[in-house]
Amino acid sequence: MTLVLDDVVLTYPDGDRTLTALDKVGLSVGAGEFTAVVGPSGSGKSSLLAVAATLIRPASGTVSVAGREVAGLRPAERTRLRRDHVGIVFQQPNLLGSLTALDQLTVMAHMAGRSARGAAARARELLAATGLAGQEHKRPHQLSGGERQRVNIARALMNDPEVLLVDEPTSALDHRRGEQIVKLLEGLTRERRLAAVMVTHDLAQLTSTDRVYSMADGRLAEADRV
Ligand SMILES: Nc1ncnc2c1ncn2[C@@H]1O[C@H](COP(=O)(O)OP(=O)(O)OP(=O)(O)O)[C@@H](O)[C@H]1O
Repeated sequence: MTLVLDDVVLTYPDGDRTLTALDKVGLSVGAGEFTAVVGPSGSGKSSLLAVAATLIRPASGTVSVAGREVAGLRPAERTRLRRDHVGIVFQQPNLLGSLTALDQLTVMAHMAGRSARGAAARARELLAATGLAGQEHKRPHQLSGGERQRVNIARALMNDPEVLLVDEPTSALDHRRGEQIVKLLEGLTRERRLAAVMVTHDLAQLTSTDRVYSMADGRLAEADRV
């Protein structure tokens, strides 16, 4: 399994009490598997993604990413694990306003210390794979909301991750564009053998996924398909 969470507990301080955001959560996602997590606001979905992304350390339980257990890693090793093995697609694309689509991607490789020529070729390949061939030199304001989300997805794949974590990718899009984005994520997950977890509110998008989990009050349970 490429991403494994076992018995994960995450708490936040809440006045003089503690709030349990993740309550003994277990989740295993293999290569090429597209998993969805649904649940109401405040149920712990973003916390789950943050723990899986190694951005937050749980109070207890284990997290393993691409075969490496996170708890024993030093901060710099954890950062490297995240950079090299985890792609994160945030809800809002957070693209840099002055950069072209191509540069939004190549800057990732630059930060990872990779060669500029290899980066440009990979960026072009990923923009084509996400349906943006011919749009490489456009800046965010010249792209539609759906196209910006495609750049966001392509950027998350720039460092060739094994794990892809996606937070509400369709919330800013109409139904048809949202459907196209989820289909794109499904195709990329299969072709590139990603272990993908998508948090969504949109139950109509679940037909493309292999497994659906529901989250309530920090507890995760496998759900029947709707
Ligand atoms: N940094 C924080 N400090 C304290 N409490 C937090 C923090 N982040 C989240 N929480 C609380 O933890 C619980 C789970 O929040 P989380 O954001 O993971 O849920 P969610 O399902 O992603 O919600 P949404 O769909 O609204 O983003 C909520 O009660 C939230 O208020």
